[in-house]
Amino acid sequence: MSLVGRVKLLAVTHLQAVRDDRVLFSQLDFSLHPSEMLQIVGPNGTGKTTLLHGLMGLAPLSAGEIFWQQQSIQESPHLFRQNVSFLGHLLGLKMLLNPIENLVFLLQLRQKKVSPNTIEHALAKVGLAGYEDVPIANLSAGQKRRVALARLFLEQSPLWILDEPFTAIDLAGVQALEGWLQQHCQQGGMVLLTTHHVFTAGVPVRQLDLSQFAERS
Ligand SMILES: Nc1ncnc2c1ncn2[C@@H]1O[C@H](COP(=O)(O)OP(=O)(O)OP(=O)(O)O)[C@@H](O)[C@H]1O
Repeated sequence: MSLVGRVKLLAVTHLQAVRDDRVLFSQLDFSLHPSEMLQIVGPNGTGKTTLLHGLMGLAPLSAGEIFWQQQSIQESPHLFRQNVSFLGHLLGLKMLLNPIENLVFLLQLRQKKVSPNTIEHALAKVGLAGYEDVPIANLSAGQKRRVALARLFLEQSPLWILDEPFTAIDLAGVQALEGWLQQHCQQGGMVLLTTHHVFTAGVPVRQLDLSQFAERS
């Protein structure tokens, strides 16, 4: 399904994050338009994960505003949450359930009904055909991440926020994932991600170096 026509805009202004009395970043401004991919880069400990958690309401930000479709997400968090798929370091998968059961459960949390066929198709797309019945505990690290990635195709959110999505993914998978990110943007979607991965030349990705917003002493 094309996402064109229902894509929205993300904008952040004057964001600041403080941890243990240390200002990680401040006066951070950026925006994301339809069809754009923005890669947050910076050395370990700069605050990339903190930024994504702050956007998702999973960690406090000490200053700044976040707007989705010109509306403050602090004031209207539901509109934002309905339109974003977040994939963090913790994949949020239940170890005793199989991939299909996990995805059904995660989609139910978002009040999304998807047929078993569609879920199987998404699992096949991420290379997990034949693993539909295997408990997550018995999958490899890369396979677990692939299950989490399958959620992106099922939720159909315009905005994907991804924290180190290439972790544990093999070479062929990295190439496939680059393609999925590109395809999402070509369909009018948006991707905001942190990764130390170097994209293949030609992949249209804008970079934002978070260390440029570190407090200077
Ligand atoms: N809950 C917390 N309490 C205290 N300090 C924290 C907390 N979460 C993160 N930090 C600190 O904030 C800093 C930024 O952490 P963060 O995980 O955002 O960095 P990052 O840029 O994502 O790093 P990496 O590239 O290693 O993934 C680190 O120094 C970390 O120790």
